[in-house]
Amino acid sequence: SNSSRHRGKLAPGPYPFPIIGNILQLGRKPHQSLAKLSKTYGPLMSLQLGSIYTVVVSSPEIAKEVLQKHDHALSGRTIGAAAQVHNHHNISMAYLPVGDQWRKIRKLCKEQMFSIHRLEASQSLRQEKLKQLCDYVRECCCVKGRVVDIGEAAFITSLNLMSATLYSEDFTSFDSESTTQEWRETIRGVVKTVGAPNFADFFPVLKRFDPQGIKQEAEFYFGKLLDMFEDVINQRLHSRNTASPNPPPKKNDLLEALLDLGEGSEDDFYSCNHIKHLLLDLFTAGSHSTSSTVEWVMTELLLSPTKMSRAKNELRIVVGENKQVEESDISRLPYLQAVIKEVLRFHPAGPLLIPHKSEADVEINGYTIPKNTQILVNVWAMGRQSSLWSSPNSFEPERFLENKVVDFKGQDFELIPFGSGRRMCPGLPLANRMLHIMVASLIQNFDWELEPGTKPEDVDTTEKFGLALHKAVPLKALPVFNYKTK
Ligand code: HEM
Repeated sequence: SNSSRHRGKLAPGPYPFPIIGNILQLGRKPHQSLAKLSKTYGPLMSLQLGSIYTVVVSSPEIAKEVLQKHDHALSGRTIGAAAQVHNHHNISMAYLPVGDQWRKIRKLCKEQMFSIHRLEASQSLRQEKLKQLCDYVRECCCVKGRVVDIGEAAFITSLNLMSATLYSEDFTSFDSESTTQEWRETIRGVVKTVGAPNFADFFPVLKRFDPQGIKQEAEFYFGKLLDMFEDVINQRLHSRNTASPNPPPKKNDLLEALLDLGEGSEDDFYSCNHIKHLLLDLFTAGSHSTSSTVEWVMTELLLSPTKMSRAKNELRIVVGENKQVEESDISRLPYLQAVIKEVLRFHPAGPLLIPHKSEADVEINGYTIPKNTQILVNVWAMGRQSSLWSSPNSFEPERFLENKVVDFKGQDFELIPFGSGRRMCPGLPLANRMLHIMVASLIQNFDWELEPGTKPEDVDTTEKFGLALHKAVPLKALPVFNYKTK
């Protein structure tokens, strides 16, 4: 497959060792190691990861070439062993190559789920889930000194906001009751197996042996989650088909729309099998990315009390003291928006996007990217370049008040936490609402303090690399009474 490589000059990069290539240079935090290497080898850099030839992009100019100018040829996916279980890669929006089937799923999501019309219609369902979050935190307030694990609370809330949006149901509650715990653990399992570096992906001879057991684990968690979604779908089919004198009102959600479209259609596309793989993709792509972003927002605000009060004041002035913040308020909260943008610059949940693959030879800046190259776009590195940002290593939401035009919707290549071009995150419109409204609810209703006994300088802000970039140490924060919690 690499026979075309001799045709052009390859991008520069560190010298590869035999067989392993540059794998050891990735270390435990690949986004950071790669950022460092690109300072030596430039914004388009070659690496040999075992048998996988990889290029790493670390500047907005090259990112634009890759994600905009050549996005047709460069929007394939490399598919690890974990994503191939239960035939997922042949059905999944996240892994299908750019083609008719993929386009059809993207279009469906855009129209049936993430359109303004649909999101407005499902807003009250999400408002209900935010109330549950606030009730939970209030309960923690009442038990003196009980800290909240912000990442976990945001994870549960993200799952609830998504299940409300996709199929109008509660997903999981804050208690540790076994069924809700099971949903959480299963989603975590899927996310973990897809995000874990698997040696078998880099060394084809190992594929059969599954040396780390990742494929086996993926088989289990994917299977379990697919079964759980199948139950959800069957329950809905059952209630749709039960003739009753007073049928319940029709639901206004993605699941209902898909089943309506599938009615009488022979198209495989609306089969239970396809719907459950779609739900799996949406939940695994959307939950940890959103909750870890919320955790970083709260961490940064707790470490900068003046910025925390500025955000709280804005809510007090714009929304008022006696009204709960709603999604429709977001556009009138410029400081909150700047805070979220700044976190997406500083701690992007997908520091290397999701790996792309070239479907043909492409030439960029005089270098050839041969067919079947894996492409990583290091948005983390771009967010921290001093040539692009002043004081890139400090958390300064104010920079986005001065420069209001830079946005993360895929047009400004220095800030692309959701990617850009045809493979860009389809969930952005929902993610955007969830992020703002979750943070706004947490800071409008509560004052927050660090876990008792913790000083700001003790807060560990190191990152843990996985499918989503997490805080290595969970943020535990103490909600305290304010006028609203009484
Ligand atoms: C803070 C929140 C989020 C961030 C930072 C984020 C970021 C990303 C990134 C970087 C990609 C890969 C783009 C590429 O390959 O070039 C992606 C893909 C994707 N995201 Fe998100 N995302 C978020 C939330 C969501 C939500 C809430 C959903 C769904 C409800 C979602 C669904 C997806 C799917 C299905 C894909 C794969 C699309 C494809 O391959 O065609 N994401 N996201």
